[in-house]
Amino acid sequence: MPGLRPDWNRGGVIREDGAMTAQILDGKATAAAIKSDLTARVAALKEKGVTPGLGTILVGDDPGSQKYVAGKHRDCAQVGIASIQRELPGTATQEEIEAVVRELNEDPACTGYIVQLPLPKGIDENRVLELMDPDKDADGLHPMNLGRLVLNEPAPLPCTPNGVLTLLRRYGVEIKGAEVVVVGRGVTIGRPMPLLLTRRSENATVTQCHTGTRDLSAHLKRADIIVAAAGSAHLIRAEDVKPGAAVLDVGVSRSAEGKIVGDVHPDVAEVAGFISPNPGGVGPMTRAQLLVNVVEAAERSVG
Ligand SMILES: Nc1nc2c(c(=O)[nH]1)N[C@@H](CN(C=O)c1ccc(C(=O)N[C@@H](CCC(=O)O)C(=O)O)cc1)CN2
Repeated sequence: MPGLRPDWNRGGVIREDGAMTAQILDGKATAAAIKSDLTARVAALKEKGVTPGLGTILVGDDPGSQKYVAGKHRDCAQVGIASIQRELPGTATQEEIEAVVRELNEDPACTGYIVQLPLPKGIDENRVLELMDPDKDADGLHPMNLGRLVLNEPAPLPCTPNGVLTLLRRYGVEIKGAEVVVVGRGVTIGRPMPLLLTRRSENATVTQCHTGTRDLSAHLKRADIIVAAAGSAHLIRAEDVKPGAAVLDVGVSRSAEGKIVGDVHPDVAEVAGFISPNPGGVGPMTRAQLLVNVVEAAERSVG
């Protein structure tokens, strides 16, 4: 960044006016680099006669989910992965959704797929996920793949947690031995994030906080790394953050105008050493890691 020089002691940068500000963990740029690498790998697969194909199942008309799924298919087009899109109305029954899952399980053009979450109220999400062919699970959220992760066996890694890890590594944030606080316990990030961080290869110490946590602030103040995935607008305030900490803003709330509001208050940038913007941070990384899972599965299929 022109005019900015890094303060290597805490990872932040000093602005032209002399004030400290956090170094941006740029998810958009990092995702672009990953996609560029994948483009070459997809071309190599095609030379061997294999075209990876990502399927998506979108149920209902939630504007956020529609945007995310559209982004996933845009990314596919960029790297040469084929797209298979299935959309059902918000009134679809459990049986209708499961029929589409069975169809994609059988479709040879679909080498991996996802069910966009959340599903509408009244649908048994776990039953839908369990019905997926675990070998086609591009999200790493099938119970068998989550179980493999627990058992330290090879498995597709859940996209958002893996995106968080990739961003931290790319910017040289020390994970080994770090005190990490994960805020949230949802299936896409909160639950699997600690599983990834506590593998021997990462060796972080993780505290998981949630709505039942008595003193969130006390936990946050000790953290070297905060992964905020609560979906609670501006929950993380500057006074809760240790100077120099890395703060990853995953949570999404919407303002009255439909704009994204993250879990992290903008003032945190004045205290943190590293911060991921929202949008432009973990979101694009989630999409990039999804493509990584699709390409890796296709590569495994050719040995
Ligand atoms: N099956 C899944 N469902 C959901 C997952 C998931 O990993 N698998 N995670 C979230 C949503 N998500 C993935 O689908 C997701 C979130 C955000 C983005 C993204 O690109 N965000 C952009 C902003 C887009 C906008 O303007 O709204 C950004 O952050 O820059 C992509 C995917 C829940 N469901």
